[in-house]
Amino acid sequence: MGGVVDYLKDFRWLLDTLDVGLVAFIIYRIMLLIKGTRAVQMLFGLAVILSVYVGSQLTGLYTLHWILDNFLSSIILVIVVLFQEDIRRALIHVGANPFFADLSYREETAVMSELVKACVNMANKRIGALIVIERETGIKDFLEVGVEIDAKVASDLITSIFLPYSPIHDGALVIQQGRLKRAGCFLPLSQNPDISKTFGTRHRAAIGLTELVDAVAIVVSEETGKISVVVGGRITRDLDSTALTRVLKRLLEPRGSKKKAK
Ligand SMILES: Nc1ncnc2c1ncn2[C@@H]1O[C@H](COP(=O)(O)OP(=O)(O)OP(=O)(O)O)[C@@H](O)[C@H]1O
Repeated sequence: MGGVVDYLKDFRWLLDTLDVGLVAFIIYRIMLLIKGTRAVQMLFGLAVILSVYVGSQLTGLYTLHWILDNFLSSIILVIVVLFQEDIRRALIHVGANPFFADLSYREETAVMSELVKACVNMANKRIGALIVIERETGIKDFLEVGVEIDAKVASDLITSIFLPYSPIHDGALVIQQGRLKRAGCFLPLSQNPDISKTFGTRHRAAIGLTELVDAVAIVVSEETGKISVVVGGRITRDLDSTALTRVLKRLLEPRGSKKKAK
């Protein structure tokens, strides 16, 4: 063991590179995880307090410095309390793609085909729909109202949720970890002035949410019967069943997935 440590010491530069690389990667993953959540504002608030602390030390504002010194001495506790939800989420999600985290290859394929079937069916019947699929970044903070459901992804259930006389047909249906989790959720509308005037609020809601987080939104237009996929605020329109399957596979399959059909 000692021999290995001595040997590695000869490659200090390699260890330093690895060290810096790992820390950069961890910070990047943390940023990705909290991007678009309230944790970003809290982090910003903490950064402001830290700057005031350093400023008070440099300028000799002793009372302010003393107060902040006492506050910051329990910073670990403050961070754990403030970010408890994010920390819990991070630990659950380490090394996993939330959408398909616990699903086998066969289950993934079934979820995808049920989704496509539902969208094509609704498009043919001109039933308007908005389905949001959470990926790495949590979207909970952006969902207003809505009803919790927690059900298997099934084409008939999705269609019946969006039937005009269903009490939860308005708003978005949310899929998290391969399950239907909430329906009737209202999303932030995009404020982008460049969006075509032909898009109404359903499409604007899909664009608005995906501008903030990495979720994928599927929109079925009630007016035209066309299916669109929105990701990163960009919309791909007029998809048929084959194109929709291809796009969803590309966007939702865990990167570098090694799952094989069982
Ligand atoms: N903020 C929102 N979040 C989620 N869904 C919304 C939101 N605002 C409106 N919707 C949904 O969009 C529906 C209205 O769609 P509207 O006709 O305005 O949009 P559209 O983009 O033209 O869609 P379509 O092509 O289906 O008509 C509402 O009934 C509601 O279900």
